[in-house]
This record gives sequence, C-alpha cells and structure tokens, in this order.
Amino acid sequence: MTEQTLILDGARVAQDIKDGLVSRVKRLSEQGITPCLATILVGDDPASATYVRMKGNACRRLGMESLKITLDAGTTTEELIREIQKLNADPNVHGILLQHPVPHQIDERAAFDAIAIEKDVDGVTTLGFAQNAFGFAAYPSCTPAAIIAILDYYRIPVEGKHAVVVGRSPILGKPVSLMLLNRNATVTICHSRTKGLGDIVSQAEIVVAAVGKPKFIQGDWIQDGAVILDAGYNEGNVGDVDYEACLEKASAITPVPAGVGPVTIAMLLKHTVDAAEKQLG
Ligand SMILES: Nc1nc2c(c(=O)[nH]1)N[C@@H](CN(C=O)c1ccc(C(=O)N[C@@H](CCC(=O)O)C(=O)O)cc1)CN2
Repeated sequence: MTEQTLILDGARVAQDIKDGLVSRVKRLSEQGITPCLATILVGDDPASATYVRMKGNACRRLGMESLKITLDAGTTTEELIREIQKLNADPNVHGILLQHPVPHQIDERAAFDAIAIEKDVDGVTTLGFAQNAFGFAAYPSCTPAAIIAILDYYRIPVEGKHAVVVGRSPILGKPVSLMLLNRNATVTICHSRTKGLGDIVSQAEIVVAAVGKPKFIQGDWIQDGAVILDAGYNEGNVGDVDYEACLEKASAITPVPAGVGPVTIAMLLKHTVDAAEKQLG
C-alpha cells in the first residue's frame, strides 16, 4: 500500500461503547437496579480464568455487578445446567456467560441452550443464533458484534463488499458471516477443508480471521486495500493474522492485542445493560 494503513483501535471503540453505558447504568441504579452479569467458569484453564476475570473487572469499573460461579473440572452437564437454571430464575441476574471452552465431558451445546434467551447476553443459544440469522432482535455473539461495531465506528462500508470469513465456529465464524450477509455483503465462508484458501482470501475486500491458529493468514493472500479484522486470541497475545506482512497490503487492520478483544468485552457489558433495561419494561 502506498497510503498509510489505518490501525483499527479496539481500545478506542471499546471506550466509546463503555462511555455510552455510564449514564444508562446510573439511570438504572436510580431505579434500584444494578445490571448484573453472572459468569460461569468450569475447570481451571488459565486463559479462560483470565478472560472471566477481565469481564468481572470490566463490570465493576462501570458500576455493574459481576457474580462469578466457578465449578470444578469434573462437573457434569446436568450439574452445570442446574447452576444455569438457578441463574435463569434469579431476578437480580440480567446476563449469563458460560465461558467457552468447557471440559470435554460436558455437552456444551446443551449447556448454552439452557441459558434463558432474555439472559443470553453472550449470544450463544441456538435460539439467539437463529433470531440473529433472521435479523430479529436478539443479542448477537459478542465477538461478531464487536467486529460489526468496529466497522461501524470507522464507517467502513460493508454493503456490496466481498467478505471472506475464515472459520465457522458457532460463536464466531458462522454468526459473523450471517451478520455481514444481513449488512448486504457477499460472504464466502472458508474452513479447514476449503481448497485454495489463499486464492479465495485474495478476492476479499473484507477479511475476518476466526480460525484459532496463530499468524495463519498470510500477507501474500491479501488484496491491496483489503480491510482485515483479526478475531484471534492465541497464546502469547498473537492473532490469527500475520500482522506485519498483512499490514503492508491492508487499508485497515485490527491489531492483537487491542483490536477485537476489548470490543468483545464492551459488547458483553452493553448487552447486559440492555437486558437490565428490559426488566424495567
Ligand atoms: N462464552 C464465550 N467464550 C469465549 C468467548 C466469548 O465471546 N464468549 N471469546 C473467546 C475469548 N474471549 C472472551 O471470552 C476474549 C479473549 C480475549 C480478549 C481480549 O480482550 N484480549 C486482549 C488481550 C488479553 C490480555 O490483555 O491479557 C486484547 O485482545 O487486547 C477478550 C475476550 C473465547 N471464549
């Protein structure tokens, strides 16, 4: 690229979202409601523990409540669902987050689907996914919502653009593809069995990297002027994009850290405040 690549500053977007929540949290507290996010961590994966802690801290900094449920690594699906049902029934809890991944013996889909739709602020239920796919009001998954929020903040047009999403996970690749489609992008979804991945990515005007493999997206796959959103959160704070190589080609790119990650957490807070406000009617 001859022109300077725009670094899409996730910390700035996240701050803007959180600034917008301050007066809403204050208004709720004047009515006796403190928005409360319940987080559930099963097992002791250190990265997951960090993310849950970050979410709790972000809640508290904004005057929201965070109820942390920690369950041991041997928890069964039934035990986990019972905990979720208790939180569903608790009127003081407005949002429920089950940290992914859960230990292998747990049926994660069944656990996600036990979350009441009105408390699914993390957008992980099958019903929430379907409602979003149809463009109905439901909380979208937070990372896809963060990607859209970054595009909106920087007024990056989506309509009519060719977006290539690399990854098809239920809380990232699939929902972000549908959200881009609902914004009238032409969307190609790539995955581990895709043939000629580099050729397909090289046709993209917008690239969403959601593979979970460090530095997977190569610089020579990128079309000059493409916009790159890196949703990777690999060990050592490394994204799914070979950042230095892709920076050369892109017109705009999210870094890791301080790109999509902080906006993901800001969206979770926003959805929890939305959910608390719905309690007021
Ligand atoms: N139930 C969910 N589980 C998981 C989700 C999710 O959205 N819902 N996403 C990921 C991980 N994740 C949140 O849970 C997450 C990862 C990283 C960040 C982040 O802000 N990272 C920072 C750097 C981290 C640091 O400073 O230590 C950054 O990118 O700047 C936020 C959220 C998997 N599980």
